[in-house]
Amino acid sequence: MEIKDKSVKELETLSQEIRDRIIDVVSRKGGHFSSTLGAVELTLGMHYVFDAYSDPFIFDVSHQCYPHKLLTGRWEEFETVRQFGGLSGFTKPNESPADYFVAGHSSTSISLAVGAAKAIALKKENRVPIVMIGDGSMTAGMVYEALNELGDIKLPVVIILNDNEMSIAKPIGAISKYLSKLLAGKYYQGFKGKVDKFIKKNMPEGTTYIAKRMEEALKLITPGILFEEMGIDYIGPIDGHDIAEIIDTLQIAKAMGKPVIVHARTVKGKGYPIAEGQHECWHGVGPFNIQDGVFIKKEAPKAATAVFADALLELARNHENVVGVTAAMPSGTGINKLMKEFPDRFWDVAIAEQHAITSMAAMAKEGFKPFITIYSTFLQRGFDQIIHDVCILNLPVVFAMDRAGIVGNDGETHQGAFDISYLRFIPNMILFAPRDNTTLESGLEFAYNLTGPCAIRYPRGAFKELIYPSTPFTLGKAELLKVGSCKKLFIGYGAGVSRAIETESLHKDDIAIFDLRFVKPIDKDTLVELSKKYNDWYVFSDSQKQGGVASAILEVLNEKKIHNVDVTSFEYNDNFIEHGDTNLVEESLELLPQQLVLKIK
Ligand SMILES: Cc1ncc(C[n+]2csc(CCOP(=O)(O)OP(=O)(O)O)c2C)c(N)n1
Ligand SMILES: CC(=O)[C@@H](O)[C@H](O)COP(=O)(O)O
Ligand SMILES: [Mg+2]
Repeated sequence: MEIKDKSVKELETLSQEIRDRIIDVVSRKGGHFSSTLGAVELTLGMHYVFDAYSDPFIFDVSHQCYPHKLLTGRWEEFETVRQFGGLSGFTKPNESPADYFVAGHSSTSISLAVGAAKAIALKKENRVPIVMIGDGSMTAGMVYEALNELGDIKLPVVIILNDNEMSIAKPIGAISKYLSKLLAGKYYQGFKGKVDKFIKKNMPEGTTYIAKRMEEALKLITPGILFEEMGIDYIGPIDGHDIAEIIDTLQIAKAMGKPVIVHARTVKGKGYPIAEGQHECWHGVGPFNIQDGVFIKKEAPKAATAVFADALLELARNHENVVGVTAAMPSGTGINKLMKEFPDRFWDVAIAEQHAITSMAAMAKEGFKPFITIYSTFLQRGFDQIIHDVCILNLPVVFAMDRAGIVGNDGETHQGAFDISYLRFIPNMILFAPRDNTTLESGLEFAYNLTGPCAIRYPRGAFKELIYPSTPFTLGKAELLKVGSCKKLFIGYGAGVSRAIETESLHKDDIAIFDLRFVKPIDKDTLVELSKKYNDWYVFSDSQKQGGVASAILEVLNEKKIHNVDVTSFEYNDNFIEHGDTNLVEESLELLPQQLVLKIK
């Protein structure tokens, strides 16, 4: 039955069926959990009042889009969510026309809505963009760029602010505090109605003048003053789990024909009591036991993130000028450990990568040693700040890029594929990569002693244990791990070193293995020396081919006029890399050692 024909009771039944489906699948397959459970009724309201096949449905980050997918013909296929070859865990237009845009990085939704609204106005169409954005995503500057223009051009856009008072972790900053204050306030449209009734009933005739004045005054104290002053009407807070109230409010908002924010209070994890409330661990989950909420842990070696966090903790204990930030990923980056022990030196600055970088640049100028810990993919948000605020002044900032390489189930929007390419051409930047846990630890010590900017990259999950002992870093120096008795040379970078070692072990020849260690400054002299003995080089790195490690090597060969060397890159081709279990994705890209060995001449 069409959603629009259902009664509230039937919609409430449907919301339970949606929750049951999400809990069943995510408990077995993993995925984004508590965000999506909290968005069920709001999503139903969107589908009741708007048309997903005409009005642009725009979910911010879109990690909370599972109910939307279940309501748009993907109920059965939801079994495959985030699996290789299956549904994406985020909205994806090529999956369904009901998915208006791709998402995964936060705070793009209102800009998308503004663009869509302009196009709709120009085409004189009767469609209204409807946005769902979380309170955490409201802490990124891009949102205010969009609201600034929207409040000016006043095109019809309805924005549902899904406020569960949580980002991944507890929300940070003044915006979050302001929004929470609003939630504590009375329901605005109800409150305003009560005031009107009171005036009519108790105040003598002719007091409408006073009522009007009161309305003005009310506007002054209206909770949504921040938005109203920007030219965006504010309605709320409403109960984001009360379907009737949601439908009424969205109908009012849609009818207003102008920009409106509907501030909805929701509970993150709603409907699965163990996950309800402010629990960071239920944001993104692996499989768990539904009965008791116990996560089904697979035995895994120590993750690079944990090695990084412990090593940085040591460094911070030994050097009080060490400071650091995360942009709303405290546990994902391990910075939560540092924030706990050094709350006045390590901060979560909310979803604000640009601000994280520039504010830490100032701390570097003041003599501190900042560790800016941001996933490779999210660091893309601060590209100009890296150039403009860190590298031009050659400031001693460390970029700790977690999730470098293929990240797995998050897919295209989250792969850490581009950092070498987008950082290598920036003057003063030093790029290096550890090959295992021990070199990651020593890499932080090395980074601490650098006097300029550097970026260190490490993978999601664990490094492979290597048979070669670790050695400390020397600026611009690579390391020959193993000589070979043939003309081939395997050059590894970062986690690519273990891939080179594994591939060599599968090959019949005795092949030299070389850890490049620095892609900038690259070890030109050693490469020139090696070209005299080896002339068939293979490059192993978890990075984009374009502008990546093999590109850097080819630049050296060209500069040194060396023409007897053939270079083959086993980096990523010029495509976006889909989601799925990392091993399956790498197999699809023919990057597994057993596949690479067949490509060695
Ligand atoms: C630019 C960027 N930085 C960080 C992230 C990681 N991230 C994903 S969801 C999220 C929190 C979003 O909180 P909120 O908008 O309140 O949504 P909720 O999960 O509470 O529904 C963060 C920080 C991201 N997706 N994009
Ligand atoms: C939606 C989002 O951007 C984050 O939740 C991200 O999925 C976290 O990635 P990790 O699971 O690698 O920490
Ligand atoms: Mg939230």
